[in-house]
Amino acid sequence: MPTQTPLPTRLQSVQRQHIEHIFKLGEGQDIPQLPAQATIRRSWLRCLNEYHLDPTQPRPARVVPQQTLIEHRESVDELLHVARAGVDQLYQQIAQLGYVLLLTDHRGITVEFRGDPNQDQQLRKAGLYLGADWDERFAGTCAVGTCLHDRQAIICHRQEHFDASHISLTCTAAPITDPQGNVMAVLDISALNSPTHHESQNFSLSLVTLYARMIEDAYFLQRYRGCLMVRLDTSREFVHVNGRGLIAIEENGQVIAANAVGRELIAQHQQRWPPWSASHTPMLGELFECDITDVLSINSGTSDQLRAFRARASNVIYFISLLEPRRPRSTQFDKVSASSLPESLARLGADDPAMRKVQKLAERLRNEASVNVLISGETGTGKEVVARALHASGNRAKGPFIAVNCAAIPEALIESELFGYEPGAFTGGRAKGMRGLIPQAHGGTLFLDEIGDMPLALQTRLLRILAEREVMPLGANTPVKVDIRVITATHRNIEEMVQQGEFREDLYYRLNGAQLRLPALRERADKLYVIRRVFEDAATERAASVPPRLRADAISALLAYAWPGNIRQLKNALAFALATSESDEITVNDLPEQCLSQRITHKAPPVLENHTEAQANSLVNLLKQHHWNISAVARELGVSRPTVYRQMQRQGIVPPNWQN
Ligand SMILES: Nc1ncnc2c1ncn2[C@@H]1O[C@H](COP(=O)(O)OP(=O)(O)OP(=O)(O)O)[C@@H](O)[C@H]1O
Repeated sequence: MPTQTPLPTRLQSVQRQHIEHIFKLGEGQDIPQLPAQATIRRSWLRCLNEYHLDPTQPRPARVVPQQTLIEHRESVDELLHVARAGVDQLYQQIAQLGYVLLLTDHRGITVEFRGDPNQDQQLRKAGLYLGADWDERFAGTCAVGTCLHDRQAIICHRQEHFDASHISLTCTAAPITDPQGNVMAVLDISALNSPTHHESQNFSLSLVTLYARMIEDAYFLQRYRGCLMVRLDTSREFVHVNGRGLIAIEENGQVIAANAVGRELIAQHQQRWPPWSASHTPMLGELFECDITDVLSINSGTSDQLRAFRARASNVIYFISLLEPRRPRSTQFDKVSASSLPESLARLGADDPAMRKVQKLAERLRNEASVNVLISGETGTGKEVVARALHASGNRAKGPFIAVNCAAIPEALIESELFGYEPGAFTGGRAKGMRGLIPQAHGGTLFLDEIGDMPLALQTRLLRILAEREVMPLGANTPVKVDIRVITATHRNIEEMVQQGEFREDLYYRLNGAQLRLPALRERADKLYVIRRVFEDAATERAASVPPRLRADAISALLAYAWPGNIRQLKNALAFALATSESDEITVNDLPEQCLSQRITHKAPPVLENHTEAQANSLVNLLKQHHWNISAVARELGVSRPTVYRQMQRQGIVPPNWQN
């Protein structure tokens, strides 16, 4: 603590008295003139003992240089943008009363300011100005600095300030926190001179706190605008207009983030049922007595678009409304655009391990025309789409892409269709002859779909073409040279066909230079991405004036369905919904009935209820399959993440990156 030096004579008597009071507190004396607020007293002591500020040396306001101010403003750019309307509204209400408004960043630098230009000089001198530094370490006890330190709203009225040059000011500040609960800014209203007593500022405190919360929520809504969100309040009437709680969730109900009221609810829950892992965030169904499908259908299933649920920890009833994303979840699409893959390959998937493997391998092979690629996968998984993407991403993109469905061409015609024929080669043929599909693919890609359906005799000829790179059209005497890349696809088990003598082994090895195995839609971790992508494509095709939207309850049902027909079936279901829906919003009721009946049959119970060694092994295998992504395993089993964690704990399964 600085020792009390003789006070400079220029100080007015009220300033001298103020400084003496500070020293008295520092010496441990308690006189009636000392501030009543404990926060102010603690701050004075910090100023003396920690920051070693000398109360006898009032400091002029510090305003940071222009360049530094620009850097501070840039660091809170998004907040400034969101807060602007709130700042203007609040200032309109207080300007007539002689107040100015300051918004500072988390370091106490004033990054936004509203004040009367006629008082410019006085305001600048008092530090009520753009760029002014109100960090407690420099400015001493003050509303902004002490609010930043204590992370709570505060009034700092006249002599409650530490610095004697501030004791005519009255300031009230409230913190603005980010979705993680960190203070990111402070909102302050101040007046140069307020002769009234401390209590007169209580109204300012309510007003500043209210606007700080509104800015905080506007920031939260902006930050999570691409996500599903629930808004909640204990008042049915207020939930739509001013629901105080905001919680962003995944489509399966996993909480992503929450505003202050939402975080308080989570904290209450965690106090009653402590999470066993620090990183565990609850499911909405853990916080409230609710089924996630009831929440997701609020907008389409209830007349006043809200539902009441009881909070499990407090037993309090909350009214919940659902805010649906204005546009598809940015994260998933951003991931795609941020990927280093060529666009056509990047669009194939977002974040699924099996698809990532396909995309990476395709990228490596895209210019390797000599490596024949075999694409395998259940029907409708997108084999042709992948073949086209591989072609479009490579150096043959400008050449033709000729797709041949070997199962669709009658056996008698397959030869002439593939190789072509000369005029008069056979009765019934075109008079001018025909260029075969293989010669048509010259310089580009030949895609042979359903290769397993190619007759054995033709397999032999295909093998020769692949070896010699030339085709002999029917009735011709000289072969035609062909430069083609060959991609084949099958939904059948070719290895088995080879064993049973239905498919030539040598052809199989030649076609299978590399294999891309496509996952079934029900297994994909990026199912939501596929749903949105296919919906967007289908909606674009319809070219409606108002772009249709897929509501949360529909998404939830689509995610839950097993999709035996994979992406083709999904595409058909969405086309059906778009064609038959009477509005531009697709709800669960617009989907074909079969999508609602045949849900994924979970393998959960055998794995998760009994704990035999075999079952522990099957959980480990599943975890490995999903690269220890707990969310993906939970999704596959149709249980919550905590359930998977609990079972791992019970069965002593430790992820490799947690070991040692
Ligand atoms: N990634 C994707 N994005 C959008 N639509 C897709 C995607 N993958 C497949 N589709 C659509 O799904 C349908 C089936 O795709 P495709 O024909 O490529 O599947 P397939 O596996 O070749 O089917 P089959 O085994 O029956 O030949 C097509 O209409 C295609 O447009």
